[in-house]
Amino acid sequence: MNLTAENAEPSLDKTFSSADSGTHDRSLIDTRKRPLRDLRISVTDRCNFRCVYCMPKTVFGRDYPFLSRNDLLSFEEIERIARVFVAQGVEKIRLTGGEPLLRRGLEKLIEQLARLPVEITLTTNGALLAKKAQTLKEAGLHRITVSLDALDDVIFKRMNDVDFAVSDVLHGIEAAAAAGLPIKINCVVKRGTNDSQILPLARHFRHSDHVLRFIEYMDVGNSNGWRMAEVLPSTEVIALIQAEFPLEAIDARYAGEVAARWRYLDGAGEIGVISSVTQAFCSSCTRARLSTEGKLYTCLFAQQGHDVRSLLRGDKNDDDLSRAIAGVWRARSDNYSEMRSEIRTEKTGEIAKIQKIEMSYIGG
Ligand SMILES: Nc1nc2c(ncn2[C@@H]2O[C@H](COP(=O)(O)OP(=O)(O)OP(=O)(O)O)[C@@H](O)[C@H]2O)c(=O)[nH]1
Ligand SMILES: C[S@@+](CC[C@H](N)C(=O)[O-])C[C@H]1O[C@@H](n2cnc3c(N)ncnc32)[C@H](O)[C@@H]1O
Ligand code: SF4
Ligand code: SF4
Repeated sequence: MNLTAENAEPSLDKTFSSADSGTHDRSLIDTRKRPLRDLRISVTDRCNFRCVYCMPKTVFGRDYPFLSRNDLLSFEEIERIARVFVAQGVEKIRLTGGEPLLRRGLEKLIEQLARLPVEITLTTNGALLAKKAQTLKEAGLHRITVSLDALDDVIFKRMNDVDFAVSDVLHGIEAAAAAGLPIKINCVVKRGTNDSQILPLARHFRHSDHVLRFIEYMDVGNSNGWRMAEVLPSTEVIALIQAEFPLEAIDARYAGEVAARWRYLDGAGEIGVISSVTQAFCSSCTRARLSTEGKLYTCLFAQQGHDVRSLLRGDKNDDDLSRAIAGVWRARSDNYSEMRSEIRTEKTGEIAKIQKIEMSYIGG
């Protein structure tokens, strides 16, 4: 990753003047030969949790500089840009945030997006899911991912710093299952904070049909005070579970899947590990990200986004939007996770101070 180039203000307008033929090109390839397949849309930067690895209270207190309503992309704008992305090859759209269930009328957006020939999925902290699961399913949501970092309320509080209880999230998961939504459970593992929960979570979700995935704690944003010492490598997670429940590795479901899949040998289901720190998967990264205020990011760790909102609110037509997206994707060379070890300072092991977008703006 060229940090200097990333620091420069990107101009989407420039891409209109490039000799770009691909208006509806379904095989957009970046400079590392990676296709565009996956669009993640952050629908709000607000959240009812204050997870210590994402949006810690201790850094800014409760006064995060949230966007105003007019800054957010409207549902019509999101639907329009999503349609353009789908024409460019996107096969999966994930709604995220912030906490997406806080966006008022979200089911209307899902209804609009579900008309597109793509899979629609959503990542949520689950606290409001018990109330909303059935409506989300009826609106056309295909599946759901629920974050859950602990089964023990004290540890849950330590990770998520919120007054909800584990039972609220578990009820949300039950409601999603009752509504017929396929479910994945995401657990961020922070060494020394919730690693004691790996086995209880594994035991709890065996035989449930829900795929539990453990995620290495990442250095996203600038506020979580990330240290390598708090990353528990996925190899250790697998070894821990393997000692109680024998596992075998299984093939990825699709090219570029971020989770490595394992199945219980006794037939109790599967789990996954997402090793973004210790085994970077940038070489197969097919994901574009649209932030809450309509900036297009080609990497979770990007320092700058490309302003799509001003194009949507200006006089550009869909072909112009297509060309702009194509230009950004073709120029893409991101590989932050592969470069992470090079930008960690030798002395402290910490990440050099570069300005990165917060996870709650860009979504996970
Ligand atoms: N570094 C990095 N981490 C990622 C990327 N995509 C996902 N992750 C991490 O993996 C976590 C889980 O990803 P999900 O949002 O569940 O997406 P997914 O695994 O692609 O979803 P599926 O469609 O269910 O396979 C995210 O919250 C991030 O922590 C990526 O492109 N780069
Ligand atoms: C930013 S959240 C947004 C959606 C929703 N609020 C939730 O928590 O599921 C999306 C995902 O990012 C993950 N995430 C946030 N910060 C992370 C970090 N520092 N390292 C790894 N994953 C992280 C969360 O665990 C969650 O699964
Ligand atoms: S991980 Fe999700 S729930 Fe936790 S603070 Fe970030 S956006 Fe909110
Ligand atoms: S670090 Fe950036 S390029 Fe690498 S996998 Fe994550 S989002 Fe993709």
